[in-house]
Amino acid sequence: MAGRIEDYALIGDMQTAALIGRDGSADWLCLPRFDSHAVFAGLLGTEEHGFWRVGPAHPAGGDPPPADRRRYRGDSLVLESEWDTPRGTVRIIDFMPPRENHAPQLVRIVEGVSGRVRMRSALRMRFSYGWVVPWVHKEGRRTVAVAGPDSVWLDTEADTYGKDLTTYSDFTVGPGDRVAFTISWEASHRPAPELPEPEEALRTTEDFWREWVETCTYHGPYREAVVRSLITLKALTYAPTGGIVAAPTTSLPEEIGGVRNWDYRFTWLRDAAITLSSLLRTGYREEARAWREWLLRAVAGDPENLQIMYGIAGERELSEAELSWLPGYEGSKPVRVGNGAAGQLQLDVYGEMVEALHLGHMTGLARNDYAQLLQLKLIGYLEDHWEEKDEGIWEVRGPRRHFVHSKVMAWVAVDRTVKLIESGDVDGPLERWRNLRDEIHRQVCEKGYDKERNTFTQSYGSKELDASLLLIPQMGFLPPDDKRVIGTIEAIQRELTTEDGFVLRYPTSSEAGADGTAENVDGLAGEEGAFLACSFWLADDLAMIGRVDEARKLFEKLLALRNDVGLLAEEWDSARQRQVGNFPQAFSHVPLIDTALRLTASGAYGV
Ligand SMILES: OC[C@H]1O[C@H](O[C@H]2O[C@H](CO)[C@@H](O)[C@H](O)[C@H]2O)[C@H](O)[C@@H](O)[C@@H]1O
Repeated sequence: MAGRIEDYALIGDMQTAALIGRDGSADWLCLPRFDSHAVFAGLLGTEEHGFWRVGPAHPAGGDPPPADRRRYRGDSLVLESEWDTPRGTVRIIDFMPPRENHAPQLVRIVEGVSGRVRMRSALRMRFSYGWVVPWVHKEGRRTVAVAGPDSVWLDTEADTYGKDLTTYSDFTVGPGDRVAFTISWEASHRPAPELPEPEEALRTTEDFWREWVETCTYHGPYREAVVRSLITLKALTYAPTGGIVAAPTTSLPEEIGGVRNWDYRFTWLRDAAITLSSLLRTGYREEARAWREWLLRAVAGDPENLQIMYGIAGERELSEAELSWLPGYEGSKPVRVGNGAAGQLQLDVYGEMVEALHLGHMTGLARNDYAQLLQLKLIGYLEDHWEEKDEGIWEVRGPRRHFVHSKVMAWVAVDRTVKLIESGDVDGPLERWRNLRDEIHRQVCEKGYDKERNTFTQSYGSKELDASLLLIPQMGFLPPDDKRVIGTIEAIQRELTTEDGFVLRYPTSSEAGADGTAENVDGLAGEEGAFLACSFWLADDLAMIGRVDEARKLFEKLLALRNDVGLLAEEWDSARQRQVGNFPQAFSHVPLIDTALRLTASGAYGV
């Protein structure tokens, strides 16, 4: 039943988010937090797993057709979908008001534009990701669904009726008519949530986003794409704690029908750190400060116990489980909740965290002694562990390796800390860490570089390439004009790009191990799409080595992959010409912003 991934638009209240299809169906919503159980899980199954569709009533009783037009209202997260029907035009305004002291709400206002259009709302709530059919009853005009810890309340002035375990409303709108529907969540043991005020909520929601966007300091040629990406990143931020989810979904597949289905509703140190850097570069200091506070709380304790990811409030227990009753998006099984990568060793996260703290320092974010103490402790940990094998940036589920990118990022962590000590802001073992920095650099250049092919490699001694190597010049490990950097960029262009010019993370086909047996580096079956972040990194590198026209063309091709409301998933399936992976994905929108800033600075646009 679910549409293509790019058929969805995001609305959210910075504590959770919903995906609304072009057909007016809300097919994904977790309440009350991003990582709570879904009330609508139709995205990963069928209508039986929960949805809420509002749209023109089909004369023959079928589902509404896709909307003819969709857009966000200005620079906001308020979605407008419009249908032209034989009887007239109708608009639906969908949004989630940022929470203050009220319950989480999803508001849908139906507005007649012209003619008289017959409409239908069909609401099927299924708690626990489509597993539990709640008990639904009326309390006055309110409809309430209750099961276990959850209650969801439907409020509307339209008449409702129940049929086939679904709550319906059939009504007609003419020009200027507005009929509002609101669902609110409340813990089932608590009193009913207050009656919503949808029109007032619409005003405050639009005001909130307009004011938030005013802070943006980027006014270049890609402003529309940058602002939409920033709004998306803000929507993925869990306001009470400052934690940032990698995406609001679980198990949207990296390969349609495949097993590469992961839960992204957590805060990865890596993803959050790069998000923070983009926010800082575009003027959003408050979010950066809040994330730094989140980080200090989450990682508090012995650096030996640091995890690469946490729950949005800093939770450590993220055990991975499979939801057997869900058939998966277009049959992509298993559907997973929790994420086993939480227990991995990924040495690159030290570099990404320190880089984000360093940028905060450089851009004048108020000094925080604990942040500096944390930075010193992280380097103390790296001193003892940087020579270990790890699972790396891609969180492979195959054997640990000496991933070159991990070592480069270890170098970044030490380099930025040496600079911090040199600035006189903190004390630390300067000479020892300068030597450590040199030692890491020497080892990477010796063991991670293939002289014959003039390219860095995925791991020490391997012949494989890896798109994370594109970060070498961006991190300042080597200058862009170094022949080894140029060789690596060209090798990746030759060997890791799809026919339509986008970049794969690494080859997913098997390579022969030392013992002659075939071994897939990520330990997983199947293949995956081009990784959008890596494709943006290639555009960055091309700009850095002076091939700015090529960089701009690639960037603009990437912009063209965004859906009609400017959103990107994690990957692009070139064969099917479809977005794949969790959606929308911070790790795609962050490099979009970064590349836009780089191209703008280099004057490479509009050539
Ligand atoms: O490819 C296998 C791994 O895929 C996921 O990780 C990816 O998403 C993360 C969040 O955006 C990102 O930080 C990481 O670089 C990506 O590889 C998944 O979360 C892992 O469990 C899985 O092993």
